[in-house]
Amino acid sequence: MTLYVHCYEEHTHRHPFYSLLFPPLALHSVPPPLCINLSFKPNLFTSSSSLFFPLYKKLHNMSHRLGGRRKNVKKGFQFTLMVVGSSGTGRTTFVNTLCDSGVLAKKVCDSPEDAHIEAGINIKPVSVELDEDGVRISLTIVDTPGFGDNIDNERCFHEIVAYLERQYDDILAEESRIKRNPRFRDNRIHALLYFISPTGHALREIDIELMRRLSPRVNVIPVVGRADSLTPQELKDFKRRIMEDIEHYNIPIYNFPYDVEEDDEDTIEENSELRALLPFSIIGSDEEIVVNGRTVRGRQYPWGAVEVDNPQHSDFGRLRSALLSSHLQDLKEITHDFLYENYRTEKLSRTVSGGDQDDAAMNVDDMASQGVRLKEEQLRKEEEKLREIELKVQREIQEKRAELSSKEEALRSLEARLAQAQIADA
Ligand SMILES: Nc1nc2c(ncn2[C@@H]2O[C@H](COP(=O)(O)OP(=O)(O)OP(=O)(O)O)[C@@H](O)[C@H]2O)c(=O)[nH]1
Repeated sequence: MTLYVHCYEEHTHRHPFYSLLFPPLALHSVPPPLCINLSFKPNLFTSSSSLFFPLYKKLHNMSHRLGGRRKNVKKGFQFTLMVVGSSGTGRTTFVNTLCDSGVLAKKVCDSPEDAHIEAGINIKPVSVELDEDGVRISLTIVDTPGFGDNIDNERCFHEIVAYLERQYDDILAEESRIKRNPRFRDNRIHALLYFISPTGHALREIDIELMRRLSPRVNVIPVVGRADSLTPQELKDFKRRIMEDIEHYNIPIYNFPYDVEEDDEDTIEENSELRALLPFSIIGSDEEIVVNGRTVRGRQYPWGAVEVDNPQHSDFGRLRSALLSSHLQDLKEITHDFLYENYRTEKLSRTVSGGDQDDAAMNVDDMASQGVRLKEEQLRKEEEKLREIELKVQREIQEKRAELSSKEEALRSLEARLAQAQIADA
């Protein structure tokens, strides 16, 4: 039992959700609830040795992942980032600054005649290839223009959640196939950057609602867009109030999780530094300016300049390297091992009618064998059909043979008659 608990502790306890679900984090003494992941439930396995199966599976997955990581360095990494925020918070400029190219088109301003029309949200993925210190990254950006522009934004929430869940459903369907599609593309969102308007006050209701609804499905990282709109002191206070709100409302954002007992010192230091920067203050610009003889990406004002890549001015550089380098793998692993697993468990439990978690687990088991039975039935029917076709073809061949031999017989008698006629003529 202890073995079983430890085998998936690694990923579950480090996620911010864990601390919300199981305070006060008695991580090393109390086992986490077994209902987190139905596929790992011991009661699904009957023999005593099968209790080791989850451990084996986890170790296998881990070694597979480590092997995969080495392979990935050569092949490159695939990463999907969603950007959400009200219009004008600097999403488009951020994405173009991140990729150092015009990946997203700038919005053409609404004409006054159409300004009242609520266009709704438009979720659109764009792919771009990046080279990070020799490592190829296939980055997919999923932009969400139109979010927060309506009087009632309920539909926007629904559409984003539905999009996130659709990607999980695709994986779930792919996993249950007998024959996997080698060209299947995993489009799950690994991180969501939520752009908070630089109001200088605190979180608005829409911010709280969005982060609260999306955090169970995706790693949410809050950022303050257009951070140069605030003075350094205003920005510091604003960031503090945002984090107080996040804590107050128990929003499980991605907070660069670490474990003081298990992680090494470097990881702890790096993660706690990044955590202290939350929410990241972002300055975006697709223009280059000259500052003290240096050409840098930044924004020029009559009173001075702000530099995108200067850590004194903006957290852009730290966020970029966390997303595309240091924390890319962690974000992907949490997406797969925790967020997707939870979704999968919820979805399968929901599919089962009624019952508590234990019943649900049994039913999930039943469902699996029912699925196998259905497949067997289908195969049997297909075999029957094939046998029928074979018999039909054999019957047709026999008929043709009989027809052919009767025609041969007729031909022979015709030839005999011809020969007799020739003899008679002679
Ligand atoms: N001061 C400042 N302005 C910015 C920054 N980033 C973008 N802007 C400006 O803010 C305006 C809106 O920026 P966008 O990047 O288009 O914002 P968006 O969130 O994509 O908005 P929509 O395209 O309407 O959805 C533009 O005029 C940008 O030049 C920033 O970091 N600081």
